[in-house]
Amino acid sequence: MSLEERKGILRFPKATFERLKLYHALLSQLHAEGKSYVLSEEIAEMLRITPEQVRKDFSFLETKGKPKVGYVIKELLDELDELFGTGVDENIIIIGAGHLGSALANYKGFKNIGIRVAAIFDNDPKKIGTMVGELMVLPLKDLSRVIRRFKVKIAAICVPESSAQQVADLLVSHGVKALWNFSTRILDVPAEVIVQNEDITRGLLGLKHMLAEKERIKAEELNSVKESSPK
Ligand SMILES: NC(=O)c1ccc[n+]([C@@H]2O[C@H](COP(=O)([O-])OP(=O)(O)OC[C@H]3O[C@@H](n4cnc5c(N)ncnc54)[C@H](O)[C@@H]3O)[C@@H](O)[C@H]2O)c1
Repeated sequence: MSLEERKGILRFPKATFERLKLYHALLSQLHAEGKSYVLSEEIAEMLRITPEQVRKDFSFLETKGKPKVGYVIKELLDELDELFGTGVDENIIIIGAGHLGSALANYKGFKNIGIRVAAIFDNDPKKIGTMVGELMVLPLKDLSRVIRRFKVKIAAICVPESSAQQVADLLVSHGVKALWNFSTRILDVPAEVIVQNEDITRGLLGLKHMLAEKERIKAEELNSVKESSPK
């Protein structure tokens, strides 16, 4: 069981919660394409999982599917929107106006999930005062004012590993409740602070492993065909 499940701040098993995010993305796409109903088999095929898994995950939701017709996409989407709070606007801040911080600040997709980047900060005097998209890079001394003014609860940490803990401490001391940590540093924060670690290399490691496994299985199959064929 994950720490979030144990703390009771996650209503579902963590793996289900992760898949619900994928369903949300897929259903948004289908809705935008004008589709009204979807079968668990269709979702399963598109996400490469089993229909049983989809039905099990959806059993945690209020929305129920109908035999042969499937689920009403809009109903599912509304329930997931409420679950993820996409309709509730939340201001976040970004610390570190480097490559990643700037890319996040410029990302237009956050508004679709009710997130607004209120400000971006850096400690490099050469970056402070420059523009990242529509935002001016602010010095850390403005942190307290911005957090109060925009009621910021979430901060993205986009600084090098060596500065991440210091930045986390600073954010927590200013009352930030949730850290979206892009550095590889495992942060030491009070138990009540929520941390989401994002490590894009982990996804790639998974892909590398699966690719190697696929190639191994294929090679084994080829070998067994060779061995069983008449000489
Ligand atoms: N660039 C990517 O694609 C990428 C992808 C995944 C993870 N990351 C991780 O994200 C973090 C940032 O990566 P990047 O490529 O944007 O680095 P970067 O060097 O381009 O930017 C880091 C920024 O943080 C600022 N900074 C350093 N210490 C600070 C402090 N104490 N307070 C405020 N600002 C501070 C620097 O001045 C700089 O502007 C790193 O931990 C990196 O490992 C980056």
